[in-house]
Amino acid sequence: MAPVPDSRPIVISGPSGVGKGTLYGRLFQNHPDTFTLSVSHTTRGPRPGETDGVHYHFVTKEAFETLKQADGFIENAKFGDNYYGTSKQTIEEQKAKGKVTVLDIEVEGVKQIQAQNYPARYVFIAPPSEEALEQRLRGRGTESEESIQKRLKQAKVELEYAKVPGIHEKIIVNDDLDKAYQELEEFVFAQPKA
Ligand SMILES: Nc1ncnc2c1ncn2[C@@H]1O[C@H](COP(=O)(O)OP(=O)(O)OP(=O)(O)O)[C@@H](O)[C@H]1O
Repeated sequence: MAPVPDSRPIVISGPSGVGKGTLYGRLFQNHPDTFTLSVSHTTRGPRPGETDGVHYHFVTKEAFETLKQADGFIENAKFGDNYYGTSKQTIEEQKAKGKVTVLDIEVEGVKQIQAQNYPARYVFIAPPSEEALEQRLRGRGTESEESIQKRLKQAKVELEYAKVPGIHEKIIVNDDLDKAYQELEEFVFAQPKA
């Protein structure tokens, strides 16, 4: 496969359970030397089996704050008591290796990256319907009822944001998985518009 003609990171967003992980997982499987998932910084401690630099860059609150003050993150957020962020350096390091970083983030992160005018390409993955999304979330079997309800509520926010014109370069409806994947692949390998 030819190298990707556009080295900007690919920001993938969309409601939980829509199939983001499934789609970019295929992209990594089919093009392991071209794409890589962004490794975030976090202040939470590693869980068993998690490796520093692979699953996360585990840092102290002080180190996180210092990097934030130095404008080192393209987006960052607090979940519970912990901070998470994507550092510019992480993306630059991958770019130096010839790899394109894929970011899987929420609406708030998308807004932060756009507010900074950081060069990136935005893809939104939409469900064929809200009912289909609920079915997938339930079918995945990973969430409690409370978590499903929370994700469905957040999904409405994400779907509303996707309607704002000029935010996403590409909106892919993940109905037929093969077709959705094909659309994603075509988009990532397309020549940048002049
Ligand atoms: N086109 C599709 N048709 C039917 N089921 C699908 C399709 N795409 C993905 N799925 C299924 O939907 C479920 C959710 O997919 P996945 O875990 O990739 O979602 P996600 O958007 O990455 O969610 P999260 O943001 O919570 O990580 C999985 O069980 C997956 O196999």
